[in-house]
Amino acid sequence: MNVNVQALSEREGAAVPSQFIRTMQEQATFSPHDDFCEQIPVIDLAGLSDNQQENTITMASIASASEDWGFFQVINHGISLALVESTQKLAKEFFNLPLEEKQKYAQNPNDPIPQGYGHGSCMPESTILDWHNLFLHYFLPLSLKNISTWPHKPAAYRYYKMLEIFSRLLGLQPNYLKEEFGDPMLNIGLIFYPPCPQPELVLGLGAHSDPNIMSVLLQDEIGGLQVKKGNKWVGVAPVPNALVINIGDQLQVVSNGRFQSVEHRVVTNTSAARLSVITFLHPNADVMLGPALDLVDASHPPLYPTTKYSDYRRDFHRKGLKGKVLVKPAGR
Ligand SMILES: O=C(O)CCC(=O)C(=O)O
Ligand SMILES: [Fe+2]
Repeated sequence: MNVNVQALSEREGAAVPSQFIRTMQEQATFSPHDDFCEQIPVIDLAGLSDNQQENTITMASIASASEDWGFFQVINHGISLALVESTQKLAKEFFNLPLEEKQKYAQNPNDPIPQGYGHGSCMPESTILDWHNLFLHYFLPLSLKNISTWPHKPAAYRYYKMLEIFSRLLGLQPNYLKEEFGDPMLNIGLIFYPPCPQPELVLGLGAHSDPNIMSVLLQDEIGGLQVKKGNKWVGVAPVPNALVINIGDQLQVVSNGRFQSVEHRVVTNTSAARLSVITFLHPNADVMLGPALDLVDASHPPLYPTTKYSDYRRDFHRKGLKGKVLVKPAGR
């Protein structure tokens, strides 16, 4: 049973439906939501450091919290406030959507492992219902990670938003690129660039354009990513909390040269290591990709051949990072 508890809570003055009412014994144990217990431990994980003494103390407090309470809070856990806040904001936006939208992701109670929107009490009819709604995702094992159960709205939930934006910008149907690229592949690279005694002699990463649809880069504060603009290499400034998005070759191909996958490279420096975390969005390996037919006519002939993505990628890896070798720069 999928119960819209949110809607129930919005019915002004209405009594709680009977299926939610707890037994008298349970009601007798009620205590208000802001009645807090000060003793539940709060542990500073910064203490898990190289300092032996601090480390020992912190480990001991985790042990005793686990033994005595089975519950504790942690601070300095390493997850940024910004990430925490943006996750909370996104989740609230989802729950504030109209029911019809949320129901598109309704859990299937017959699914042995239900995912999606619903109500925690997919339980026998007689169970007293809980007063909540939820959205459930699985991430591990990877075989259970089913992106088709993830919401389309709010848009930030999915990468596909960018594909929708690109489709619209090209004057194509909003779903065009998503459909064209098929069931995508997503991979993440962590790249560490150590300092180099002679940075002028090396490249952290040779010049190339990305063979995929697009890449999203979280760079650190060091800098070193350079983009080819005309005949010049220009640096991409690190901006706190920003993500760098770059167009890949397949967007150039499908857009028939309207979008450019630009050559880029990474230079190192003598003093500071640099770390990049980069997410690559690829088309499905089996799809055939060429200029979108709607973008081709007598005055806009196709600029690129149609190629199977797995073949394109294989050639990319065979050639190595040697500039923009597979598709010529878009003509501008
Ligand atoms: O580390 C960077 O800034 C860029 C990495 C990159 O271009 C790539 O892995 O394709
Ligand atoms: Fe790249």
